[in-house]
Parts: sequence; structure tokens; C-alpha cells
Amino acid sequence: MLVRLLREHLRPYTAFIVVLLVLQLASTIASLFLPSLNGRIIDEGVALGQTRPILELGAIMLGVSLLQISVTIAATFLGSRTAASVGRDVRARIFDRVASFSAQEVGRFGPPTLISRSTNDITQVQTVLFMGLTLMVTVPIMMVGGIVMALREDVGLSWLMAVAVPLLALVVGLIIRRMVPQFTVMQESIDWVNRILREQITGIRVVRAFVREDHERARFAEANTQYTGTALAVGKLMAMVFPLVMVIFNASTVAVLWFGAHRIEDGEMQIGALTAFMSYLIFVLMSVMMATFMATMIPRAAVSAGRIVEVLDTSTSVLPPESPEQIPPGRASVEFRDVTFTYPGADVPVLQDVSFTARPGQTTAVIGSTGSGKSTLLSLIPRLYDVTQGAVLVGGVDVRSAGLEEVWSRMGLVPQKPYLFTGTVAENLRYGDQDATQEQLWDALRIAQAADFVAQMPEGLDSPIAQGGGNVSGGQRQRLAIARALVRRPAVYLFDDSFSALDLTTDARLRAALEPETADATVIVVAQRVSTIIGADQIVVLEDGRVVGIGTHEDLLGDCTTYQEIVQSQAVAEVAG
Ligand SMILES: Nc1ncnc2c1ncn2[C@@H]1O[C@H](COP(=O)(O)OP(=O)(O)OP(=O)(O)O)[C@@H](O)[C@H]1O
Repeated sequence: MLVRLLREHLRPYTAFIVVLLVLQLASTIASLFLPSLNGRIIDEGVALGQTRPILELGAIMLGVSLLQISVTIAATFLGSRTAASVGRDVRARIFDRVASFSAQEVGRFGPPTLISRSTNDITQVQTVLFMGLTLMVTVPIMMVGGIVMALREDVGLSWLMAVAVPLLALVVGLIIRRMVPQFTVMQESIDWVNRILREQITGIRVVRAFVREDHERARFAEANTQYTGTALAVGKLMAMVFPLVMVIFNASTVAVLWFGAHRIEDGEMQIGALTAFMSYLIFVLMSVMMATFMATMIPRAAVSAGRIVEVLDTSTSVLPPESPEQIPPGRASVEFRDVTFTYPGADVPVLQDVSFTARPGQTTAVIGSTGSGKSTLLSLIPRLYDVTQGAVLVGGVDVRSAGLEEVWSRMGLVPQKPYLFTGTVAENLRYGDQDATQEQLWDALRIAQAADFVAQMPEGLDSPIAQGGGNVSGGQRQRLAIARALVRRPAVYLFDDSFSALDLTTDARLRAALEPETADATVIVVAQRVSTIIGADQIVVLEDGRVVGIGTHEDLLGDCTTYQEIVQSQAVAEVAG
């Protein structure tokens, strides 16, 4: 998955990568030359007391070092730029993909994991890519070049290389093998801590109201302790790596000095060659270490790449038609034709054989006990889900045959849990229509019975709205969401239990103000309260996903037992209240 993801996203940066590889090649070759030059300065200059070779070779060394430094800087810059660009591209693709998802796909993944996949997982891949781009050439050339150059200096000491390199690879490899499973546990622990934290922050009022703070604190402490424990275990292993590596490095240096000194004594080697050999040995050991570290990061990044590709490979179940049909402009009826709907993975349909027509200029109400399928019914109209059987028609056109944008642009949806975005009141209202004037915004607010409280806000229309609408009350949020739908002036209004958080008087005033505004539109209202829908032109009564009655309030009182029961239960509740 990692290879596939990178192959797909690195293609636009091929030229960068070629330049980067050339730069790295130059940098590594330059690095490999330095110890040899240093050795020659010692042997040809210092040992013989000659200043000229020292100056000449010193100047070459300086030049090579400057070249090496500049190409390394350029290579690192290019590497980090390419990795950051790939990260940006993958993030953008995930965003586009998630934006195309229907409620079904969002529900399948869940918002938290979609967020962590587009942040944390991409960072993992980006880090490995950066390391790969900067080490890909350096490590193998350094390793092979280091061995070749060391052998060129002295073949007699090569057995030291044959011992030190595998020993280091073995030691680091063993420690890292123990670390990798801990990394997985650590990732899970972070998820756990995040999950509890998120729940506590969003549910803080419930936690306080039910005096569950101690319980929640204990729950968090448990997750926090596991995370800390894992981090400590990883830390201990990390702490072992450095001293062990240093022991191997130092022991190798001592061995080189010891055996090299004997060879110098026997006249088989020169001091400069010994220094160069030592440097090459360190080069090789360093590259082995880097390669091993890289090898540990790849499995983590591969898991992340798998999670990213899973999102990118998921197609929306709500597909746009190949040649969209046009919904006739102007007024548009909404027709349910023998609609059956089953949620993905569920055995039983939530809606069965639902048929009715909501006409322009009329208000159609949908009522039923909780869980009877009212919200589901509404969600089929703007294609948040597609019907399992039957069809939903808007303006006589099956919503699956019309363009998605066109279907959405004809609807003004006020969801059961309205969501407001971070920004100002005006910005939120203009979600309905970007070009709406201040006048139009105030009109919509007046109809939605929201003008008074917006006028009282310190900055009126420019007052800030917190994420999700956290700084306004539930009822105010509902009214702002209604105003947002009104600003759009759609052909079809869908109100999903949108009046439930309003007191009876505001509810009545709002409905009265809405009536002239929505006179030409098709209005579908889902409601729990009979008083909200009593004047509707048509009431559809749902029970367990089936239509058990259609008619006006009076008709249904006469012939629909379920409706009579609902009316009766609410009357009893009112009397009791
Ligand atoms: N995303 C989902 N996946 C699976 N089942 C779901 C999903 N959403 C709702 N359901 C189920 O579908 C049924 C109908 O739910 P729906 O929200 O449409 O009812 P409702 O009549 O609007 O209820 P309420 O008045 O409480 O809002 C319920 O039994 C619910 O458990």
C-alpha cells in the first residue's frame, strides 16, 4: 500500500526526485573522499614534515567539504519540499474523497478516524518519505563505498569490518524488533486517550450534571497510564540503543587502532591510511544504523498508508448519473413511489412501501413515534442515502437521474441537529446564498423569529459563531438554521423536527410567518408535536416504517388509530403537565 500510495503521488515530482538523487550522489561521493584526503595529508604532509602537500590537499578538502555541504543542504531542502508536497496532495485527495461521501460512507468510517487518517497517518507517511528521499541514495552508497574505500586503504584490517557491521546490525535490529509492537500499542493508546478526551470535552455538561467527574477521571487515568507505560517501555529500549551503539563504535575504533598499530609497526600500513580506515568504518556503521532505523519506520508508515488508501479507494454509494436529467425550473413536487429503504448492514427495512406526494404550495407533515423512520424518509430526498427499492421524484424526475448539485440546490434542509460553522452569523446564513444582501438576511431572520436575539448580539450579523454553534442555545441554533434555509429560497423545504426546541408561542409565530414565504414551495415538516402540524394540508402517519394514514388532521382523527393515539397521548401529557 505504501509503495502504491507513493508511486501514485510522486509522479508529478519526478524531476525533483532526479535532481535530488544527483545531488545526494554528489554529496555522498564527496563525503567518501574526505577521509582519504585526510589520510594523505597525514602521510604525505604531517609524517614527512612537508607543508606544501598539507596546504594543497587542505585546499582540496575545503573545496570538497563546501561542495558536500551545499549539495546536502539543497538535497535536504528538495527532499522536505517533495515530502511536504506529497503530504499536501494526499490530504487534498482525502478531503475531496470524504466530501463526496454520502452519509453511508461517513457513518461506516466515523468522523474521528477520518480526521486522524487525514492528519496523523499522512504525517507518518510524509516522515518516512522524507527520510527515504534523503537516505535512499546516501545509505547504500555510503555502505558499499565505505567498504570499498576502506579496503583500498588496507585489506589487512577488513576482517574488523566483517565483524563490526553484522554485530551492529544484529544488536540494533534485535532492539528495534522489540520496539515495533510497542509502537502499535502506543498508537492504540494515543487513540484511546484521544477518544476519552473527546468524549469528555463534548459531553462535559452531562458529566457534570450526573456528577461523573471522578468516574471519568479514573477512566482517563487508566488510558493515560497505559500510554505512559508504553512510552516508557519504548523509552527504555531507545535508551539502550545509544550506549550499545557507542560501545560497538568505540570497541571498533579501539580494535582498529590496536590492530592497525601492529600493522604500522610491521611497516604494512601508514598512519594516514589507519585514520582513513577508521573514518570509513564509522561511515559504514552509521549507514547500517540509519538503514535499520528506516526499516523500523516503514512498517508504521505502511499501516498508515493502508488506512489512507482505504479511504481513497472507497467510492460514494450515491453516484451522480452519467447524463443528468434536468429538474424543471420553478415549483417542484416531491413524490415517494413505493419506497423501501434498509440501512446498509441492517436486516430489516426502516421504511417499507412508502408512497405519497408532497405538492407545491402545500405543507406535508410526517408524524410518527420515535424511531418510526421520519428522519430517514427526509434524508432520501436530498440523496443523503439512496432508496433500496422504489423511487423518490422531485419535479417528476427521479433524484438518482438528476445531477447531485441540482437536487441539492433545489432543497432547503433544516436537519434535526442543525450544525453551524465557525464564522459570523452572516457567513452562516450566506451558506444558503452567497450573494444574499443584508436586507435579505434580516428578512430571513425575522421570519425565523431570530431577528430579536441577533439584533441583541454585540455585533449583530457580524457576531461570531463558535464551532458547531456552541455559543448559541439549541432553540437559537434551530432558528438560525431555518433562516439559513430561507435565505436560499428553495423549491422544497425540508424541516426535520426543526421546531422541537421552540416554545409553543414561538413555534406558532414562526409557522405563521413562514406560511406566506413558503406559499409557492413544497414544504415537508417532520414533527413530534401535533400542534406543530395541525394545520398541514396533508399529514403522513408513519408506524414502524409503513404509512398507516394520510390526510388532514380532521380526516385522520376520524380514520387513523395511530394518529388518534398520538393526539390522545399528547393531550394527556398536556393535561398532566
Ligand atoms: N445510520 C443508521 N444506521 C442504521 N440504522 C439507523 C441509522 N439511523 C437510524 N437508524 C435506525 O432507523 C430507525 C429510524 O430512525 P429515524 O431516525 O429515521 O427515526 P425517527 O422517526 O426520525 O426518530 P426520532 O423521532 O426519534 O428522530 C431507527 O430504528 C434507527 O435505529
